[in-house]
Amino acid sequence: MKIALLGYGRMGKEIEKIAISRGHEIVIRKAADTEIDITQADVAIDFSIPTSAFENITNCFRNGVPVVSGTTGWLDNYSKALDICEENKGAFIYASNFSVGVNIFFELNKQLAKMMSNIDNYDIAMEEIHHTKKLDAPSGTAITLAEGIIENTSKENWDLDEASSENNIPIVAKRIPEVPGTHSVWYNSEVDSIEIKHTAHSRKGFALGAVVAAEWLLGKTGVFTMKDVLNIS
Ligand SMILES: NC(=O)C1=CN([C@@H]2O[C@H](COP(=O)(O)OP(=O)(O)OC[C@H]3O[C@@H](n4cnc5c(N)ncnc54)[C@H](OP(=O)(O)O)[C@@H]3O)[C@@H](O)[C@H]2O)C=CC1
Ligand SMILES: O=C(O)C1=N[C@H](C(=O)O)C[C@H](O)C1
Repeated sequence: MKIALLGYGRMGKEIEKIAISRGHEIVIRKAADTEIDITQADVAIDFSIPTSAFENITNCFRNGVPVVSGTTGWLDNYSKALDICEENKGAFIYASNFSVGVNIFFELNKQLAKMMSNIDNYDIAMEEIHHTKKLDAPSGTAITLAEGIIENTSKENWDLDEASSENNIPIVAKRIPEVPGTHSVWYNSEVDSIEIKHTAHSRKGFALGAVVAAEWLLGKTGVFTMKDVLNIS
């Protein structure tokens, strides 16, 4: 496949290595405000910045190029992007986290939330830890985890404040140099705690997942998720 990398930072460079090792060619490496002709590419992979993702993605839809996006912090415009995808009969996969491990962890989190939903005396808490260069907080992955809990419990929202209200899930976002991404969910009671945790050891898992998603998306029309790609039921 001829791949356009929309965003050529830490993730763009990691994706390039994996894409080349799987026999693909990188035809575009887009950083800030570069003019590109997206129609040269068979597929685009967007790992850019929150303020540019929507424009990058919708430019692909308007030019008939399937797009995989992992950029976080732009989801206020997600439903608008889906409308533009549909209008143009585009192909799209967004995931807050492309690693196989985190996508399993998302399902585990929902199952645990369902089990805990009728049990009293446990307080939910979440933590995400990332490198100090990260622009957004909480992480997209933490928001997806919180949404999985909200779908399955009486919690109504998430909150970056530890002294969150009873109906909200408190998320603590820590920034520590070089950490690729660690997410924990706790259920704490007076007598014990249950913890589930995912630790990324590098960015390789995110990058491989994004390339596999791009390979899977080629030739399809519509909006998909990593559950479709990984065939998780
Ligand atoms: N879903 C997932 O699995 C994962 C998601 N992410 C997310 O991916 C995004 C990128 O992360 P990361 O690679 O670490 O960040 P970086 O800051 O290393 O890279 C972002 C890149 O985007 C470029 N950029 C800026 N403006 C534009 C634009 N208009 N069009 C295209 N590119 C642009 C920047 O260029 P310049 O340097 O010139 O400004 C930079 O090269 C973040 O939102 C992060 O949260 C990260 C890891 C995994
Ligand atoms: O910015 C990062 O680095 C990461 N961002 C994603 C997120 O916000 O969840 C995924 C991963 O945790 C790394």
